[in-house]
Amino acid sequence: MSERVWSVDEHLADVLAEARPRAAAEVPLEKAQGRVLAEEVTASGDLPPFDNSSMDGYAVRAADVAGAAADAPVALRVAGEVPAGAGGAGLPKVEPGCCARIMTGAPLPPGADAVVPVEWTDGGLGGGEVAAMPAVAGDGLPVRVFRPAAEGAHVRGAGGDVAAGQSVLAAGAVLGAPRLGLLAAVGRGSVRVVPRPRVAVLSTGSELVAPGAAAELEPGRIWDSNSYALAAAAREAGASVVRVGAVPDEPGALRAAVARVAADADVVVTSGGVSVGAYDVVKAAFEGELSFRKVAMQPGKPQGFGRLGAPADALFFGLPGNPVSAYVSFELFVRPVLRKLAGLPEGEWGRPVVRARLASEVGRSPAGRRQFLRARYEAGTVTPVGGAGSHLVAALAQADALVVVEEAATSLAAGTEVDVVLLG
Ligand SMILES: Nc1nc2c(c(=O)[nH]1)N[C@H]1C(S)=C(S)[C@@H](COP(=O)(O)OP(=O)(O)OC[C@H]3O[C@@H](n4cnc5c(N)ncnc54)[C@H](O)[C@@H]3O)O[C@H]1N2
Ligand code: MOO
Repeated sequence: MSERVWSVDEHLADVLAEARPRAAAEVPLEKAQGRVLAEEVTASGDLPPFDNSSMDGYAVRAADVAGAAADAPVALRVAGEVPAGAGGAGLPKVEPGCCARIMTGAPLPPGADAVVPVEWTDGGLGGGEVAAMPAVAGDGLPVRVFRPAAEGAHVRGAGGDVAAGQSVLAAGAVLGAPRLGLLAAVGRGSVRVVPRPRVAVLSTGSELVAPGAAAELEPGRIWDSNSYALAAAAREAGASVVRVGAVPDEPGALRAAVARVAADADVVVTSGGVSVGAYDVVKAAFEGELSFRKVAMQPGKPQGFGRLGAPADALFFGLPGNPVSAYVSFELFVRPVLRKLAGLPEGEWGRPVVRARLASEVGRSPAGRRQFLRARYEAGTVTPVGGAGSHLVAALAQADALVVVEEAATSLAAGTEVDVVLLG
């Protein structure tokens, strides 16, 4: 009997089925960036909260300046000044024949119903139109207005942006910069969001040395690159990450290292030690507790997955050790799980997939396995870079896309239309 092989789609469905969004928590606005809102937010008051000026100028009665013209200016007495922040009883009253100096954002004083920009006046200096508001209110001279302003001109009405009680953001909204600004504008200092998923990343392999930890490599050793790439990929997916360096190929040491980080993690990601070698440590340490499968893909055939037992209860991904296999596996399986845990809608779990034409042929793809080839994508054309080898980190670093070679295809001619995963 041949061993069961899972398709990419079956494995993805299985890992997603285990992922449940984190419980919502109230966080200060500074911590809410990129998070998914877990409540509907309504405005407690009007925005703007009061009628205010959109210009530096003079608050007037529109009726007073209706006949103003360059050759027939209207002179108004200056009753006072309204800087931004003024309000209540401190506001001057604008009687007929009067005006008040007003700055952008300042409340419209009682009696006024329009604002004349300072450039349409003599600024109280007794000459022609000025370019800017004079620094001081003047020596009591009237202000001459050279152009009319209709009722409501240059006035931003209370509630014109958002009315009190109005819903401003629905649960499920992703909090980017403008939405955080809106929450602050309606006075929210904290909001309920789905917290970031917490990820712990470990590398396994007795051959691994932390980059920078030695001047040069001893024979047979290599630098640990997976823990850096996977930690970065998890952060790019929106997670907070603890990167543990390399753990040697000893099941006891690995179990202890996983136990240390799993209590504070939603997801534990390891690389290496999941195939059929004599020292495949992840398999040795967790065989029987987690599932180890063959997935019909290249790279990324051996995959470990499951849920660590209590008290940790974290999801566990045992990704293959070859650097390209580990990264591609992360993109295909771990990233969607992290995005689901973060509360994002299903349409945003995976990377975008587009159709594109192959700029060059694909020579060989294994029959029955979905191949993901590193490539560069530009305007509807995709160009494979490097080769299919799952150790080729330099080509991976050149790539911004993955060409999908379907299971049935063993080669593809240049010009063939293919699915392309955009890595962003
Ligand atoms: N007889 C078989 N051998 C292999 C099979 C198979 O089906 N039968 N599958 C191959 C495939 S496909 C893959 S992928 C790898 C996966 O193996 P492991 O997950 O057990 O990974 P390791 O053996 O630990 O390492 C593989 C390779 O990657 C290098 N590596 C590991 N960790 C790191 C790291 N953190 N940074 C940089 N490089 C790393 C490691 O040195 C090895 O060269 O198995 C195939 N073999
Ligand atoms: O299928 Mo392995 O994951 O590439 O080299």
